[in-house]
Amino acid sequence: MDVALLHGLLLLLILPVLLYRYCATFHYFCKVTFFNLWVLAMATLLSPFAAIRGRCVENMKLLCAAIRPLKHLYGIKIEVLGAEHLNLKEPYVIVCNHQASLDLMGMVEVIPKRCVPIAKKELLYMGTVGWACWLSGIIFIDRQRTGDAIDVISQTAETIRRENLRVWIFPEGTRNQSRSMLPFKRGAFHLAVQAQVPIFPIVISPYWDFFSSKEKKFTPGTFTIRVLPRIETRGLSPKDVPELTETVRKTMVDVFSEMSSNPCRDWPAELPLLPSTGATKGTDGVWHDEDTTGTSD
Ligand SMILES: CCCCCCCCCCCCCC(=O)SCCNC(=O)CCNC(=O)[C@H](O)C(C)(C)COP(=O)(O)OP(=O)(O)OC[C@H]1O[C@@H](n2cnc3c(N)ncnc32)[C@H](O)[C@@H]1OP(=O)(O)O
Ligand SMILES: CCCCCCCC/C=C\CCCCCCCC(=O)OC[C@@H](O)COP(=O)(O)O
Repeated sequence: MDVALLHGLLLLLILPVLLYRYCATFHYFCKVTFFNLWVLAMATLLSPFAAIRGRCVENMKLLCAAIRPLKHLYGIKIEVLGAEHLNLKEPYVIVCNHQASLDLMGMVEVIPKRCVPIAKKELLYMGTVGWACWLSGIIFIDRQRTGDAIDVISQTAETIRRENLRVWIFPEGTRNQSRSMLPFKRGAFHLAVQAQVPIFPIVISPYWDFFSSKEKKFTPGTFTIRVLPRIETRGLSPKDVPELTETVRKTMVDVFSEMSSNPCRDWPAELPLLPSTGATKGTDGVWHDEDTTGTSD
C-alpha cells in the first residue's frame, strides 16, 4: 500500500515534467502562465514602493526594470536598431505594432525616459497590475466609449506638452499576429497633431519563428526592434490626420515585411534560464521546434 502510494506520488511529480518536455501545448501554457505570474508578482512587490512616490511617470522605471529579466528567463535575444532617434528632449508620440503581451519585453528595451503607454481600461482591474500601471502614470482608455477615449487623448495632448512627456501607443488597438498590421486607429495621430509633436514609428519584427498563441508555440528566439526616423506634424491640422495615419502605417508595414523576409539569423538566441525542452538548436545556430508530440503544436 505504502509503495503504491509512493509510486502514485512520484508519478504526480514526474507527470508535469514529462508534459512540459513532450507536450508543446502544456509547455506553451506553462510559459504564458509564468509570464503573467511574473508580472503579477512584480506588480505586487513594487506597488507599495511606487505608492510612496505617488502617481508619477518615474515609477515606469521600476516597472521596466521588473520586466527586463524575462528575456533571459525565456532565452529571447532582442536586437535594437535606431534607438538614437529617440534622443530628443521634447515630447513625442511613439507608435508601435502590437503582436502579443510579449511586446512588453521589447517595449522595456527601448522605452525612453518620461514615457507612458496608453492602455485599455481593462488592465486597471487586474489587481496589483492595474495599481502598478496607475501609479506609473499609464493612461487608460475605454475602447467601448469612443467619445470618452477621444476626450482622454485630447487631455493627453495638453499634458504631454505641459509635463514634457512621451506617449507610447499601439495604433492597431489590439493584439495582432497576422502576416501584416491591422488598420490603424487615428487617436495617436490626432494626439501628435493636437500637441504638434513628432511621431516615432517603432516596428517589432514578427515572432512567428518562436511564438504563436494560435499554434501554442513558445521557444527561445530572436527579434528585432527598429526605431524609424521622426515624422514631423508641425503645421498639420486634424484634416491631415487620415493621410498621416496611412503614410505612417504604410512605412511601418513595409519595414515589417522587410523584417519578415530578412529575419536576424546571424546570431544565436540566448540560452534560456527557464528550461525549454520543446526546442533544439540547429546546426544553423537557430532554435527550432522539436515536434515531439507529432501534433506539430
Ligand atoms: C511589473 C508590472 C508590469 C505591468 C506592465 C503593464 C504594461 C502596460 C503596457 C500597456 C500596453 C497596453 C496595450 C493596450 O492596451 S492596446 C489597446 C489600447 N490602445 C488603443 O486603443 C489605441 C488607441 N486607440 C485609438 O486611437 C482609437 O482611435 C480610439 C480608442 C480613440 C477610438 O477608437 P474607435 O474604434 O472607437 O473609433 P475610431 O478609431 O474609428 O475613431 C472614431 C473617430 O474619432 C476620431 N478620433 C480618434 N481620436 C481622436 C482624437 N483624439 N481627437 C479627435 N478625433 C479623434 C477618428 O479619426 C474617427 O473619426 P474619422 O476619422 O473616422 O472621421
Ligand atoms: C482582483 C483581480 C485580480 C486579477 C489578477 C490578474 C492577473 C493578471 C496578471 C498579469 C497580466 C499581465 C498583463 C500584461 C499586459 C500586457 C499588455 C497587453 O498586451 O495588453 C493587451 C492589450 O494591449 C490589447 O488587448 P486585446 O488584444 O484587445 O485583448
